[in-house]
Amino acid sequence: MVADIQHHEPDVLTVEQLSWSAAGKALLREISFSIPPGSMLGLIGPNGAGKSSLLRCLYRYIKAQQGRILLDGRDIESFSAKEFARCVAVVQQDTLAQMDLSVRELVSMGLTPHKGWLEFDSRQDRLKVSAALEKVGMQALADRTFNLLSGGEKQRALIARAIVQQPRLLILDEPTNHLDIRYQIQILELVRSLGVSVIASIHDLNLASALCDKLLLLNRGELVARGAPEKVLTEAMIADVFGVCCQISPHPQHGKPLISYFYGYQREVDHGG
Ligand SMILES: Nc1ncnc2c1ncn2[C@@H]1O[C@H](COP(=O)(O)OP(=O)(O)OP(=O)(O)O)[C@@H](O)[C@H]1O
Repeated sequence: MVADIQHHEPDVLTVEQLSWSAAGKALLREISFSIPPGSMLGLIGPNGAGKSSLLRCLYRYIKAQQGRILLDGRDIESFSAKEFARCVAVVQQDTLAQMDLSVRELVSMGLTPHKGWLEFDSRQDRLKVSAALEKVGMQALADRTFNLLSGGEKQRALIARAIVQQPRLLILDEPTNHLDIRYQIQILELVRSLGVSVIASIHDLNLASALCDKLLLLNRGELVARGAPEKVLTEAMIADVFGVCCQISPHPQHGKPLISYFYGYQREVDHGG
């Protein structure tokens, strides 16, 4: 019998048995998963589940006590800061106040890891920055001061910077926070279309269902489900992890799980439970 040969490209990111504790508490427990090239992974879970902490481990802001994280098969600990910045772009919720930079200057910073010491922006660089600004609908605001933008505009500028960076892996911590519904959809569709491997924490389960290839469901620091949205987003799982009753039906447009939530939780709170 001829073996079934599959051309399987190696995963861009592999996380093996990652555990992280802080203040004497185990906050991430034996997390393992991988991201294939070009795939978009949604990280979901209730408040305090450990989503941001897991992402922080991935972009080396914190170091897990146990386990390994491999980028293209190589331990992320072995990358120099500049090498790592060439490969991994991060869009965080609360980016430090970006001084008095204009949007264009902020987006140009995405080119830095690819440049030599004191190398100036070329015409081609400027075109890359303009193209990224256009992609996120920010060209009209290019000369505005970043700090004075609205939350959604800031978010879009940071995504433009990540686009310019041309990373292997794009890490987004609640990228849709602050965005109106049109931009929530548009930005995630844009990120998806880049062909880059992406991991994004997303609170809106319907958005995660519609736009992610696979989902990781974290609860109290543990990975309780992973796989295609159909597999992860079940009525039982949502009741169990989020404590919310819902009904799941196929979305009328794309057929992925569409969650309709049931209301009426105030009485439980009134009665202390
Ligand atoms: N440095 C730290 N020291 C102690 N506890 C921490 C630290 N960082 C995070 N935690 C705790 O770890 C838990 C997970 O936090 P994390 O921010 O990762 O959750 P999250 O899933 O991103 O939550 P949210 O959806 O509310 O943003 C929380 O209980 C948080 O208080």
